[in-house]
Amino acid sequence: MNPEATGSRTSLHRRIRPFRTGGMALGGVPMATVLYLQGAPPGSWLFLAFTALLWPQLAWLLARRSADPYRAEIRNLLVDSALAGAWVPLMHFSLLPGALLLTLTTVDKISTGIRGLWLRSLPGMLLAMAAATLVTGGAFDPETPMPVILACLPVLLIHTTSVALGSYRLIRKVGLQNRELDRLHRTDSLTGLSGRADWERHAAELLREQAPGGAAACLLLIDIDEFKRVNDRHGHAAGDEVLRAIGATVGALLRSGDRAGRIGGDELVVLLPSTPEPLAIAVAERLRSAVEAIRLDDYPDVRPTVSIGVAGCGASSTLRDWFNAADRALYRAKDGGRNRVVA
Ligand SMILES: Nc1nc2c(ncn2[C@@H]2O[C@H](COP(=O)(O)OP(=O)(O)OP(=O)(O)O)[C@@H](O)[C@H]2O)c(=O)[nH]1
Repeated sequence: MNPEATGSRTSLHRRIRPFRTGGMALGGVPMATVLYLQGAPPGSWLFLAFTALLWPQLAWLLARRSADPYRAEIRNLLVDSALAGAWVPLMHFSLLPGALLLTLTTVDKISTGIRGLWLRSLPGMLLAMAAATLVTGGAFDPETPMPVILACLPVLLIHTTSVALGSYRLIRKVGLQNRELDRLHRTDSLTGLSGRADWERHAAELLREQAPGGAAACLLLIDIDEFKRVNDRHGHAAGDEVLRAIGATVGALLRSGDRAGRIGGDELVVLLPSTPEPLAIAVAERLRSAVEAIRLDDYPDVRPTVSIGVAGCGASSTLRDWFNAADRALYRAKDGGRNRVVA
């Protein structure tokens, strides 16, 4: 799991709780097997009950009642490592469960996503290991009998699988969030059309790929007529509503290969690939009359119209030239009385 990356700091202890409860209980199985084979004294069994059953509940209570649950949970995680360290000598350095315990507690620290936590856990782990070695008088029996190997298997399989599942979920979540960020970056939030940068990149690409002799692409530059007056008379919210409605109308009328964008306050653009100018003019005329028919439920007095400049890319070597040609046509449309298409 990656508690820091998957949620807020305040819920770290809540997210770790099931993993600690399950992990300690599962880890208790090989420990109990070793103690049984060693004929361990009651004190070791009591310590096992504390580690495997009591500590997870105590850790939860300590974090929950703390004024700073996140810091309390970090302390709990360090205690987890110290407990694992103490259990290595208590199991007389039985090789497989000892190595498993130290590795898994360290992996748990790394997968919290908290920078350097695993390093911070090492001194406590080593100190607890030294103290427990003194208690056991340095008893050393590294051989791992078959029953202990078998008892290690569930914790090995379940822990590894759950860490892999956690990473899988995290990677998917990050992937989805990246896609969403990319979409937000490319889209104009008000109209749902392409944003300026995305649209310009697409237009420049189209211009570069324009096949010599092929049907030229056309550019429609659309400007809302007297939009300032809509804002001044009915408020900015009404202006936004007009922009949204025109954006939806433009988006709905285009073919799948066409690309519409909003490049400024009340200016929209449409790219029509492989479209002869007469056809582009017809598309623009259809857009113009569709906008003229827009009625807004909340602002029945608002009757938006648009002026549209049309330019084929044939004579333009740069996007700027192409855009200027459409802008000149738009200027003539405005000059000619607005609510019209000029090529
Ligand atoms: N509601 C709203 N208004 C905006 C937004 N962006 C720009 N505007 C307004 O759009 C208006 C554009 O006005 P002008 O460029 O002067 O042009 P116009 O009033 O449309 O006049 P003509 O283009 O000559 O027909 C300005 O009042 C801007 O404040 C926006 O996101 N929402």
